[in-house]
Amino acid sequence: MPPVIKTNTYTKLFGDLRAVDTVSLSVEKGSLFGLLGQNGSGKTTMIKMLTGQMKPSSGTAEVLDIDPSKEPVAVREAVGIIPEQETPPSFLTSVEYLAFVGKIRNIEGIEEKSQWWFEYLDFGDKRDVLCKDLSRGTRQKLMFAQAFLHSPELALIDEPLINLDPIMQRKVKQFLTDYVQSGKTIFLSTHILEIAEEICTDFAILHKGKLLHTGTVRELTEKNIHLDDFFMDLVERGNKNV
Ligand SMILES: Nc1ncnc2c1ncn2[C@@H]1O[C@H](COP(=O)(O)OP(=O)(O)OP(=O)(O)O)[C@@H](O)[C@H]1O
Repeated sequence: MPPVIKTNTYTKLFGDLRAVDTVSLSVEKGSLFGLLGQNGSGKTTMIKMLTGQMKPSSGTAEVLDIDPSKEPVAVREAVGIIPEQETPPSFLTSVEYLAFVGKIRNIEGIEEKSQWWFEYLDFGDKRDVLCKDLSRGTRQKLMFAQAFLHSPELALIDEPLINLDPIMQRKVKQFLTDYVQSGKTIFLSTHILEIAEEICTDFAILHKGKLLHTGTVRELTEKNIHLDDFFMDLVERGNKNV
């Protein structure tokens, strides 16, 4: 089966800065793939390029067989996206925002689907509140719901858990785990290594734009190595080599 995401020497330059530097990676269907890295390591830039929000300086990518730099709209239609730190439009209520996404994405039964999310993430009491008046965590719940409303084959989600309380984090982690078990794929960017270790099947470590490692979480567990120790070690060695 072809990979769901494949990049080949994917590179993004901002002036002299190599934000993403010749990254070649593959993401298999059914994986919960964690893109890990320190602040500024290039994770968000990767997601922006893979979702057609930004063109690479060089290199290629295929996302669900679509080249995001040539067909940015097609890729965004196909996938679910939670952009980093993005908030829903201030002038719509929660329920209006989900209806709006439903319209753009041509989703049938949007009322019931929205209701499912309000109940699942326990924010039905905020359905008629303007997004500008929602707490950060509730906005994040809403962004989470909009990304999965059309049950995409692939969701690219940038730090989706950061503002959620522990109970909601647990629910979201369970949702993501079940989602990939149903054969769909998640590409998750995070620097919270405990979460990655708990739910990811596969991971890649980016450091100053370069790919330092890709592998499975199971390989580490079998060797009794914690992901955070592995990460620190690799980044320390990466720093010495720069
Ligand atoms: N539009 C831009 N113009 C110039 N530099 C940029 C731009 N976007 C990102 N960068 C730089 O590219 C590098 C990678 O940024 P990116 O946001 O991809 O990192 P990140 O791994 O997502 O970081 P964080 O975990 O802090 O969100 C950083 O040095 C950042 O300052």
